[in-house]
Order: sequence, then C-alpha cells, then structure tokens
Amino acid sequence: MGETLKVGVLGAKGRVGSTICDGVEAAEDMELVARIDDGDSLENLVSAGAEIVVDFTHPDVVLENLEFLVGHDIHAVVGTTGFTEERLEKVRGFLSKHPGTGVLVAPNFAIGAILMMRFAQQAAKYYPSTEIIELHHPRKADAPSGTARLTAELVGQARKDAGLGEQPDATSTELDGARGAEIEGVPVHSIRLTGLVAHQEVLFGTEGETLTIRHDSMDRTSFVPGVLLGVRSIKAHPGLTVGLDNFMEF
Ligand SMILES: NC(=O)C1=CN([C@@H]2O[C@H](COP(=O)(O)OP(=O)(O)OC[C@H]3O[C@@H](n4cnc5c(N)ncnc54)[C@H](O)[C@@H]3O)[C@@H](O)[C@H]2O)C=CC1
Ligand SMILES: O=C(O)C1=N[C@H](C(=O)O)C[C@H](O)C1
Repeated sequence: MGETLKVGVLGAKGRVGSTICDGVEAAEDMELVARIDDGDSLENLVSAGAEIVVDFTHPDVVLENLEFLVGHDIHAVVGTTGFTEERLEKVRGFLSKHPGTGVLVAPNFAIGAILMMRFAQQAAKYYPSTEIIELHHPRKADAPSGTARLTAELVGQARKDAGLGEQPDATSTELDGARGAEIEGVPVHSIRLTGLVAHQEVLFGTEGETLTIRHDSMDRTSFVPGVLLGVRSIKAHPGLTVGLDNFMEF
C-alpha cells in the first residue's frame, strides 16, 4: 500500500464538512487527523500533523484560514465560495513565499456540475440567448452561487470568443432584480427554497429551439468523490489551481 495522507477538515461540523469527514474516514489511503470548527485553534492542525486540509467554512473566514495553512506549508483543498479574482490574487500572494505548497479552489466538487459547466461552454457559441438559474437550500450565505458565477464567466467568454454580441432583450420597464444579476452579459437568477440542496439550469435559446442543461446535487455526498480526488492530487500541484477539472481527464 502507498502512503497514507494525513487530512484535516475545517468546518467539520457543517453540512458539507461533516460529510467530507465521513468520506475521508472511509478512504483507505487517508487518515482524518483533525476536525476543526468555529472557535477551535488552527494550531491543532499543525500539532495533528495535517499535510492537506479541506476547507468548507464561510466566505468571510476562508482567506484567513488559507493564510495560516499556506504559512505552515499545509496544502489546501477549498470548497468555500466567494472567490473573486481579487481574492484569488491574495492567495497567489500567500503562495509566492511558499512555492512548494498547493491550493485547489473549486466552486463545485460534484462531477456532474463540472460536466454541466463544460457542456455549457461548448453550447454557448450556438445560441444568441443564455440565462442561468441556480437553486439552493435557504441557509446558503452567498448569492449567486460560486458555480453560477463561474458558469456565467465561462459562457460569457465563449460568447465573446464566438463574436456574439449583447443578448436579445426588449425589456424597457423593470422592477429591480426582475431580470436577475448580470455576469459577463449573462443573466443569473437565484432561487432559495426549503427542501433543495444544490441545483442549476443553464438555458440556451435560438429561433425555434431551446436547450436546457441541468445538474442536481440531491445529497452532499455528491461532493465527496471530487474532494477526495483533490486531496489525492494537490501535493503534486504546487501553486494555485482553480477548478477540479484541472485534475480530471476529459
Ligand atoms: N465547492 C463545493 O462543491 C461546495 C461548496 N460549498 C460551499 O462551502 C461553504 C460551506 O457550506 P455549508 O457546509 O453548507 O455551510 P455550513 O454553515 O453548514 O458549514 C460551515 C461550517 O464552518 C464552520 N466555521 C465557520 N467559521 C469557521 C472558522 N473560522 N474555522 C472553522 N470552521 C468555521 C461553521 O461553524 C460551520 O460548522 C459555503 O461557502 C458553500 O457555498 C457547499 C457545497 C459544495
Ligand atoms: O452552498 C452550497 O450549498 C453550495 N455551494 C457551492 C456554490 O456556491 O456553487 C456549490 C454547490 O452549488 C453547493
């Protein structure tokens, strides 16, 4: 058998963090050495000998966590959302002093969600109209979701590359928010509904036909295989990696 990876989890009592703890414990090549939640000292990660830490906490605290982890040469696999380009630049700054350390930031670890984004990127150039609807549980802190933001950026770039201009839309009178938030020219609509977990539809339209690409995470176990792949891959990928697709074969 190969080496056993010593893994810590930040946000270990949370909805996703607790599921990740179960996944790490069930993995034969990993040992869960630390479960850290709000109020616990990050120093516990160091004393437990964690080599890789998974972070599912909150957009307000994740940068502080990363500064600590990278500062202690601990690799990080990050699911927490809220990463703008400015925040990613801060992470690059932390890593510049620790070139052997790896950080993976992925707005969605579900394999189907990654495929949904890829398929949407491929479809974008064929359709003058594209809108995104993301649907989540009502305890989610951020809107729109990290996944919707990234999908809109990818689709928006694909539209630009294909020379597509502004989307057709005759709206001239609008109640604030009725047409959603616009990201890279793509309207994004956020639904928060009791009973949901994490879902997204990317809608494309042209004359006479539409295409809808939909992904559903019905359970938070959907994020576990992707996170474990990130944990297994990160030591071999120093620096900042954005998106789990970088560690997948297509
Ligand atoms: N990338 C992905 O595939 C996914 C990302 N997410 C993101 O993960 C984050 C967490 O989501 P949930 O688990 O639903 O939230 P949650 O609120 O259930 O869990 C967050 C946990 O982090 C803890 N926490 C807060 N501050 C902390 C700190 N400074 N140190 C350690 N622990 C701290 C909280 O006490 C809580 O237990 C959100 O940003 C969410 O959008 C959620 C699902 C999948
Ligand atoms: O908060 C969540 O639940 C989720 N957050 C991520 C996001 O914002 O995209 C991933 C998934 O949608 C679940």
